[in-house]
Amino acid sequence: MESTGRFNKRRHVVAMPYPGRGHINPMMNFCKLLATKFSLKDDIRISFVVTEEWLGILGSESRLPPQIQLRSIPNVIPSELVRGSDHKGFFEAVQTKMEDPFEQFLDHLQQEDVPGVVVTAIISDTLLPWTVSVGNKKNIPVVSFWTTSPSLFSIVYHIDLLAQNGHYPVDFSSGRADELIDYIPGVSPIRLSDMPASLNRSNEQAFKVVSEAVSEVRKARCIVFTTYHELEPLAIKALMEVLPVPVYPVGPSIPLPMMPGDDHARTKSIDKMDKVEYYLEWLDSQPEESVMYVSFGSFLSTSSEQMKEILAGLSESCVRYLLVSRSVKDRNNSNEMDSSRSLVVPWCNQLRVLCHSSVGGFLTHCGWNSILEVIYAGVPMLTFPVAMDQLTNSKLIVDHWKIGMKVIKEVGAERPVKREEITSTVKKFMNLSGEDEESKDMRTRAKEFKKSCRQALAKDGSSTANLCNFIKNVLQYHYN
Ligand SMILES: O=c1ccn([C@@H]2O[C@H](COP(=O)(O)OP(=O)(O)O[C@H]3O[C@H](CO)[C@@H](O)[C@H](O)[C@H]3O)[C@@H](O)[C@H]2O)c(=O)[nH]1
Repeated sequence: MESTGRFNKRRHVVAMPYPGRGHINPMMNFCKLLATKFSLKDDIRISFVVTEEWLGILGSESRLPPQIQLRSIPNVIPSELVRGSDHKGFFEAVQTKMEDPFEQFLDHLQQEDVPGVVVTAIISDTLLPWTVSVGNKKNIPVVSFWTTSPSLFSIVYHIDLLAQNGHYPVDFSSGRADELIDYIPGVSPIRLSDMPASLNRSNEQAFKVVSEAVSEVRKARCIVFTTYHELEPLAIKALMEVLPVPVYPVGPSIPLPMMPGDDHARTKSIDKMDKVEYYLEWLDSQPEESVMYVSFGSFLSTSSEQMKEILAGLSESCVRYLLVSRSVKDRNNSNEMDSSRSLVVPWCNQLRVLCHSSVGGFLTHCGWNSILEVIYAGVPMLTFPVAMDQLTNSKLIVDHWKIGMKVIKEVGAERPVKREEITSTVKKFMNLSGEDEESKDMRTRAKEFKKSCRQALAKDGSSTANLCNFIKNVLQYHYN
């Protein structure tokens, strides 16, 4: 069926994210962006597949364009509520239990579709390698979607090089922390201690499974990165050379403004669109760039002992801060906190917070989405990596891009990091003396990164061009 003359068939894309906030968010943002490139009469349909549990969560929070429909498969994996407590078990269940329901869902979908509509592509998280076999079996092209950095992809993809050089599996506590790994294509020399935590012998099995998933990309139609080209040009170039499939960096895949002129700043036009959240009102009452935003992502947390030290360190530093803590149910529970100087919230609209002019720093666990969001906002980071890719991300932020500082300075540093250490680092990072040149430089650079990030998204930017090529080459659609 033709709808505009530019189509030979109507498009139906099935999006299958890994079941976790850090994966669902960027894929949803990408789908929303895709939808904006098609008019309604062009008739693209995007079925966004999540578990029933996630359907409940997303259903109540999303304003979706009409082209995107939330669809579900049964809850065959452990609940999101316990994911953080058994990450390994959760990951294993995702690898083994979701394939069958997904395949049944596809079969059902194809019967349900009106004649002339076919599933044009499956966009699937790279960590769900079984989608590639299902897609290949059904002759549906699979787009692999990678939600962390291209550098990390290159590290995992080159597991053979790591093994040949005696760096996989390896024991991080074996006194080899300072060994330099300087042979991964596109990745600047990096100390063993800055490599992803899963390389450690104790996580050997998990790293192997991830590396098998990554090698399946060779059988996909292409790979989409949530980043933008200028952020890691060497890693992206290296991957373009080694991968047998096209590479499309289309990011940052963040909740971009959908309205012209919406710059995520706190403006009257936005206030009309969204109800004003109390934490934004609180931010309104704080001085420019004075507040430190503190969040450890969507499901991880530090130990309660460490959190106690962080809170004491922040309080001692006298910095203003906005902390996300899932154990806080409402603002009244922020008990003895000095409410004029700090606020604790259970959840917030993170991008809106980061773009608020009162925010001057982000104490972060270095999840990749948080990094892209804060780069877009032009705010520097104080890094506190907890697990997985976060160590490597922290290295990029501090040593490579120089838009952040570390809380944990040395490998094997005493844990928990003590309050005195946190206080002195926070004071320096936020430049509370007003005279810290390193902090000033870092702030200037963060603003330069903001510029290049937004340029990538501009009409003539690299991400826009890559998205256009993706739509043309993979979805076979030519738009102006
Ligand atoms: O109060 C909050 C807290 C978080 N977020 C959002 O939640 C997402 C969190 O994503 P991310 O920063 O990537 O953290 P995780 O949820 O921990 O992400 C997992 O997935 C990422 C992408 O693969 C990895 O980089 C991380 O290490 C891994 O923990 C971001 O979009 C945030 O904007 C909010 O909107 N409000």
